[in-house]
Amino acid sequence: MNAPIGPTDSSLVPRFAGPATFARLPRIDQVERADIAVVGVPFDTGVSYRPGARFGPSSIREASRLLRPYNPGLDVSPFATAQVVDGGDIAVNPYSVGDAVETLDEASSQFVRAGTRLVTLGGDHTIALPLLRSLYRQHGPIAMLHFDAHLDTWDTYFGEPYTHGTPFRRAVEEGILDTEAICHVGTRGPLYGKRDLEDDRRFGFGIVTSADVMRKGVDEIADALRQRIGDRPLYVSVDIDVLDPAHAPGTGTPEAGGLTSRELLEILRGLSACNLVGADVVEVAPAYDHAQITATAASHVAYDLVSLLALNHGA
Ligand SMILES: N=C(N)NCCCC(=O)O
Ligand SMILES: [Zn+2]
Ligand SMILES: [Zn+2]
Repeated sequence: MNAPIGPTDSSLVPRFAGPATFARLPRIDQVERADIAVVGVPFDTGVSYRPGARFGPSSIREASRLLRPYNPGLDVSPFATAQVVDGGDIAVNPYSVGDAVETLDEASSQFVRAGTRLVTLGGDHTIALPLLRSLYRQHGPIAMLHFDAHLDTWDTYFGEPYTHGTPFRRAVEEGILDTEAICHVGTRGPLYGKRDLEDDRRFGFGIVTSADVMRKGVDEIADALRQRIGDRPLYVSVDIDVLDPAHAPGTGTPEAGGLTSRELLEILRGLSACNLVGADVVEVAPAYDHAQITATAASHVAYDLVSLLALNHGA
């Protein structure tokens, strides 16, 4: 097989020149095969508070110009290990959540069937449900680590089942998650009532709160998560609001007391032995960002997720 086509060399072409693909990677139409694709889903019709995550993918791509090809945290050159591409944006209906969910499921399924693993840039958290549906059809029930300030297992908003606060209740109801191996990480902040936690526990979720991460430290947390997941097919969903607003102000529903970007990246790196089959980074809303703080964090998180997939691809 031909060696992967890598990103544009930033020592030959200034990294601030030209249109931004993720990490300056080739577009999918410029390669013959794609092992891993970073795709955008510019969709925020599912939000309950501040809108603007539809501009997340372009802001993350812009901030990703500075990424370099070797990842010392995981000792891997992801773009040399696998053919990684920018798969462009999946254009979904901004006026109909139901239609958007269908379209995204179909588009994701095409990648899954072709054997291309996705790191999806949101968009709001609604998009995790169709992404999980498409993976379930390929792999069966999926283990999931959900990095988020929020549970996102609420039932409905205004009677609507598909919103950014409800994807994982739907996923459990549909049987597409492996409920032996699902866990939230980084939760905090006020809830509607104690019942939220009782429901969530009944669905099978474990909870590692933001305070747990602070008290126990990243190594102990990553060890415990790895044990819970084993070698099951794993999806990692990262709502950027898992980070403290100091590390990620550009998001729609910020909560005080969150993870640092260092903690998040280190926990992710602790998952290198896991069988990652897909991932997302959602809820980046650049209108509330400053100096690309949030987009920079998101671009590094996406880079580490790509690196985990590349390690898996090489294995
Ligand atoms: N998924 C995110 N970011 N937020 C969910 C918040 C739901 C609420 O407004 O209660
Ligand atoms: Zn959230
Ligand atoms: Zn969320």
